[in-house]
Amino acid sequence: MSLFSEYLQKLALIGSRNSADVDHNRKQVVNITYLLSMLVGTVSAMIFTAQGWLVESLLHWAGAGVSCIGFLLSIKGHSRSARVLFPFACALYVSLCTFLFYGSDSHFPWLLIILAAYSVAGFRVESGKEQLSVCWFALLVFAFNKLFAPLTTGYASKDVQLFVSLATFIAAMIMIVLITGVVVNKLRKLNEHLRYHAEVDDLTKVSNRRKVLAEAVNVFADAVISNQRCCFAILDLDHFKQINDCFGHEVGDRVLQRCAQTMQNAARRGDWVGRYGGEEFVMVLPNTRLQEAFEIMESLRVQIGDLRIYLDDQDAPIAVTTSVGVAEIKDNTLRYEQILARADAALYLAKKNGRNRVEMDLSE
Ligand SMILES: Nc1nc2c(ncn2[C@@H]2O[C@H](COP(=O)(O)OP(=O)(O)OP(=O)(O)O)[C@@H](O)[C@H]2O)c(=O)[nH]1
Repeated sequence: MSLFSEYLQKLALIGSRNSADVDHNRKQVVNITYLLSMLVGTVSAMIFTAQGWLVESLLHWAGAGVSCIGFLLSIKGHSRSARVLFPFACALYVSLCTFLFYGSDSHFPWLLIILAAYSVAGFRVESGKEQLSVCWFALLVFAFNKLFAPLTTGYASKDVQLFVSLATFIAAMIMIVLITGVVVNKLRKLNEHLRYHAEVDDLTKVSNRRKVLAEAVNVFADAVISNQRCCFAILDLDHFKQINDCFGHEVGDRVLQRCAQTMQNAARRGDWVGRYGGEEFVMVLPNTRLQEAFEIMESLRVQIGDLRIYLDDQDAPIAVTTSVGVAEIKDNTLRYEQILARADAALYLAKKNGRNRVEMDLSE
C-alpha cells in the first residue's frame, strides 16, 4: 500500500515545478483525485464491458475520459478549472448512475462524500467560499438523489444493488484513505523539514543556539531533579577574525564547519553541541563532573589544534586553535544561565591566559 502511495505521489507530482509553491500540495491532491478516478473508472468500465452492460461501460469510459481531461488540465497549469471540474463531473456521474441503474436504495449517492472530502483538501483554506460552495453543492445533489431518484430501477437486482453499495463504499474509503495518507505524509515531511531548520545551524549542521539552550535547560532540570552533576562548556575559536581577513569569509566558513564536525565527533552519547553564535560554540555535558569535562575539552582542544585545512591556492594548510571555559552545576545553582555565565567567565580567563587552553570555573 505504501509503495502504491509513493508511486501515486510521484505521478501526482507531474507538472509541479516547485515544491515550495504554495499550491503544490493542493495540486497534488487534485492530481491524485483524478488519477484514482481514472483508475476506478477504467477498472469499472472494463468489468461492465466484460459483463456486456453497454450503457454502464460507456458511462464509466466517459468518467475515465473526464478524469483524464481533469488531470491534463491540472498538469498544464489550469488548476482552477481542474479543481472545479471534479465536483461537477462527480455529481453528474453519481446522479446518472442513481437515476438510471441503481436507485437511491443502493446508497450509491454516498459516493458524494468524496466530494466533501475533496472540497476540504482540494481548495485553499483561504478560499472558504469555494470550499463551502462545493460542500453545499455535494449535499444538495445528495438530497436531490435521495428524494427524487427511484428506490430501485428494476435495472439491477437486489444482489447487484448490494454489490454496488459495497463497492461504492470501499472505493470511497480507499480514495479518502489514499488522499488523506498523501496529505498527512506531506505534512509530516514538511514538519520534519521545518523542525530541522528551526533546530540546526545552516552552516555547521550542529544544533543552533535556540536548540542547544533548550537542551541545556532540560539537562539542568534533570540534574537538579536527580541530584546529578552536569557541565557546560563554551568554546571560542582563537583569532578567527584573522582567518577571515587573510583568506576570506568562505574559508572562514570551512574552518567553522571542520571545527563543528570535530566537536560533534568528540561528543558522547547524550552530549549536545550547538553553535552559540559567530565562532562560539556550546557543549552541554549531562551527568559529568568538572574534572571529566575538563579532560574531554582538553582532548577536543588538541584535536582542533591538530586540524589542517588545505586550500587549493595555498601551500601551507590553515591551522586554528580554540579556547574553552568549563563550568559545573553547584548546589546553590538556581538557573542554567548561572552555569553558562561561569563557563563564559572561565573562557575569558582562557583568552586572557594566552588562548589555546581550557580553563575550569573554580569559583565557590
Ligand atoms: N566566516 C565567518 N565568519 C564569521 C561568522 N560569524 C562570525 N564571524 C567572524 O568571526 C570573527 C570574530 O572575531 P572576534 O570576535 O574579534 O574574535 P577573534 O578574532 O576570534 O578573536 P578572539 O576571540 O579574541 O580570539 C568576526 O570577524 C566575524 O565576522 C561566520 O558565520 N562565518
